[in-house]
Amino acid sequence: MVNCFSWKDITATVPGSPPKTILDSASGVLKGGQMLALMGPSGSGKTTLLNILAGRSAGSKIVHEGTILVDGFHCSPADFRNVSSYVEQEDTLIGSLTVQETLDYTAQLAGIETTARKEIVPELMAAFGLRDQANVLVGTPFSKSLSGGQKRRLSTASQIITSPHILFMDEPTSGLDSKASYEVISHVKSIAIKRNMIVITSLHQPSTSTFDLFDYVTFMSGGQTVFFGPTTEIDSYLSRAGYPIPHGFSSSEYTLELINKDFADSGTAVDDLTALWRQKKIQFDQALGDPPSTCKELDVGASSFEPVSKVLSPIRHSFILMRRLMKKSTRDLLAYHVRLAMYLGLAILMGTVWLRLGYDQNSIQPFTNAIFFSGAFMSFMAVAYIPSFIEDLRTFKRERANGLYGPFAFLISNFIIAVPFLFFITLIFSIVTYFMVNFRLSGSGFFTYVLWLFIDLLAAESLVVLITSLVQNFVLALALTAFANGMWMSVGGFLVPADILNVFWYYTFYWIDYQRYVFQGMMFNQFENSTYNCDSQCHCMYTSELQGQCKIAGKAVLENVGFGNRHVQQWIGILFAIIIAYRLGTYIWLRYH
Ligand SMILES: Nc1ncnc2c1ncn2[C@@H]1O[C@H](COP(=O)(O)OP(=O)(O)OP(=O)(O)O)[C@@H](O)[C@H]1O
Repeated sequence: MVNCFSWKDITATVPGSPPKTILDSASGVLKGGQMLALMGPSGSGKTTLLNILAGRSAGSKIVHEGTILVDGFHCSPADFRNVSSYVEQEDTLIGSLTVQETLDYTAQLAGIETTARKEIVPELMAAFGLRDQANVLVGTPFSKSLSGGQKRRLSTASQIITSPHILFMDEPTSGLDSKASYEVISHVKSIAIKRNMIVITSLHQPSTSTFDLFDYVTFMSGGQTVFFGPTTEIDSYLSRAGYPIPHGFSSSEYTLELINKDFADSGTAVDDLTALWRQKKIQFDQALGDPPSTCKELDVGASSFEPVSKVLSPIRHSFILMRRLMKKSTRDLLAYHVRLAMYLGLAILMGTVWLRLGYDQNSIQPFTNAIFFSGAFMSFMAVAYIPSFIEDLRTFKRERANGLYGPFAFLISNFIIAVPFLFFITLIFSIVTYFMVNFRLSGSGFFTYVLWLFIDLLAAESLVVLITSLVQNFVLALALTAFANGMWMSVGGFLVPADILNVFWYYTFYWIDYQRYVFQGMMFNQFENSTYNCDSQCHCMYTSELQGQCKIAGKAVLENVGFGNRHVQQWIGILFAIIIAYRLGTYIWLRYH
């Protein structure tokens, strides 16, 4: 249990000449069960202070210093993650899970035992006013279910389930009306009191009733502290400073207007109040000088709730994540059903365009084109996985930052759940295209076709996972994946034969082009054991040993496109090496970012 959280002289600057001060000597102290609101006009430094206190990155190029103590002691980042949780401004909930499932899976990932979980989940739903929505889906773009306020409450509840001793919330009421804002904060307050939890939240323009729920407030302006103290003292403090609150104004509303330098009529109020706070801060810092004794004097009751949790292995986490993903994949229209429909549509398009090709020489080029098209477009359409993976990635980042699990469990569960689905997609696509196009009629021919397309899709999806993890932005991931797949198509030896491909592409990307190995494998599958009729005058487009019978042996087609020998095992080996390299690259990147 954390009895006391204090920070002293937190200063943040962006180096340069001159350096830009973002936060100047912010200090504060809170006891267990207390709630603090960080308030100030836009750009006053609320988010920066919140992130520094939460042990998160303050922002690129920002350097900060100062002391942060938990019960009077410095805390390692890992220990701090174990005692704290952070509710981000954006809800990163999984739309296709119900309220109850969302909380239950988070509890499982946090290692809370089944019996304890069965008590905690209903208790939290009741505490956050979500009991009636227990079996309601959070909501996807196709089916809106929970309201904004309910989502915010669920996001907060799912951070609280891990029993943090200190909870950070970034503008938890943004986008909510005053009633919904009040509900969110009052639910948090009741839990904070019950569990002796410290809550620190940045806040914009709260209503009076919401503001009154906080025990402490710090007002900031331009990185300077204007006030830190009990919310009940702000009125008298301002009166003593010569700025009594006019009739009809609430204290938070008036203070915010007073300290907003963007308003021309703010006059010298900010400077006066900052100077006043500096004087008061000397006494305040003296009191903060020995936080352990300051905090020990406080009468803090024991937390009423300490869940039974244990540290889980990455394998155990992977199993829980797999169960959660399974549930999501059976419900998430965009992630799986739309993609399945898209591949089916593509298969029907291909099957009708290349409908029932005959086995004469005029069909050789269309067969080759059909093989190229199926491999290349299967890979290209893997971009449709980006929205769903981005959602998973956001959830992972949030849960990881709160110490639930790491990139190994995330990536392995994601891969294992994707495999059967990708196989199913490939099978459906192949059943339609193989027989409609009239590829070589044989069982082994069909299954070899399925195998190549399946590996193709595995590689394409691994590429999507790598690029999306690198850039973590939908539009960029889409553009880069489309570019990469366009490149693999161009340099794979079909559009420009390998022997005339320019040396740069030939000695670099040609050799690591997964689409090239798939194309070669599928070409051998079709042409190695099939024959084609020459024209009615026995003119043959390709010379082969069957010319005397007015036929072309498929092998002659392979030789013509420069495919000498068949090295299927080697190609499959290279493809799996590429898939492993993509996945490993993703792991290493996520591990360190
Ligand atoms: N990485 C950064 N590099 C340079 N300046 C930054 C950086 N991050 C924030 N700032 C600046 O620091 C100041 C404080 O930013 P911060 O986001 O903490 O304010 P805020 O009070 O949370 O604002 P808002 O309410 O608009 O979110 C702003 O002037 C902002 O432009």
